[in-house]
Amino acid sequence: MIILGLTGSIGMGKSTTAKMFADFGVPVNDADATVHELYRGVAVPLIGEAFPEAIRDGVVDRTRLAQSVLGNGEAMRKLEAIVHPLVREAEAEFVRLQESRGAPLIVLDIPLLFEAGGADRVDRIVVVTASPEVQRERVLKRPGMTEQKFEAIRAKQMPDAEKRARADFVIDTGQGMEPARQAVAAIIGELTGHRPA
Ligand SMILES: CC(C)(COP(=O)(O)OP(=O)(O)OC[C@H]1O[C@@H](n2cnc3c(N)ncnc32)[C@H](O)[C@@H]1O)[C@@H](O)C(=O)NCCC(=O)NCCS
Ligand SMILES: Nc1ncnc2c1ncn2[C@@H]1O[C@H](COP(=O)(O)OP(=O)(O)OP(=O)(O)O)[C@@H](O)[C@H]1O
Repeated sequence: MIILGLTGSIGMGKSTTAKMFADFGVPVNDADATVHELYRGVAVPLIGEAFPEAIRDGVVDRTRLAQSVLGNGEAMRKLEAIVHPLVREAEAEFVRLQESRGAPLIVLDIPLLFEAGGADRVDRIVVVTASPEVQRERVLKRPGMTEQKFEAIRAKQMPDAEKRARADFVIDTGQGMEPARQAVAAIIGELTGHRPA
């Protein structure tokens, strides 16, 4: 089984590209979706202990949590120390399940693949990219996003050029959906010997 890591900076098109792999039948594990799930369940008491102000109605309120950690290095490290081991556990379970099913190729969608040392857990790496202008425009369109929040997140992430330099495959999502889908199909073809139509 080949484990393909999928990553890219904020707004570069990870989720959209992950869905393309899934639509071609490749099993995908989404680390960000795991975090969303954790914040509604298992992680609530742990986050509540470290960041009581971030708990609302028994779940983690992401907007409040972001206010506590973005731009505050020590708080962010504390949060990551709680969340990342749980994310890795869920991911390892997914890998074991797919291995037992005999999947030839799986995708691990990991936003912080390089930043959090995930590169060691995958065989090959896809980096999604787009121009800085496209990235900025996409991100600032999101509800609740501010220039300040965008900059705080970007400052924490490895520069796009560095990510591209470390990738086995680069997909430019600034060219539209169809070119990206073709790039995904080509990667599946190269890794499995069967290029989907
Ligand atoms: C800071 C939080 C509360 C902000 O939540 P919010 O819903 O507002 O934004 P969202 O999660 O969609 O993140 C927006 C962007 O920030 C990036 N980002 C998230 N966490 C981090 C981080 N620890 N370091 C750098 N970038 C990050 C994401 O990759 C994404 O591109 C949330 O991202 C969080 O809990 N992060 C810590 C867990 C984590 O590291 N998750 C990402 C990898 S699994
Ligand atoms: N190939 C593409 N062609 C056109 N638009 C795209 C393409 N890929 C992504 N987009 C658009 O870019 C925006 C961001 O994409 P997406 O949510 O997949 O990014 P992301 O990398 O998962 O973001 P984040 O890291 O912030 O979670 C979306 O509005 C999406 O529709």
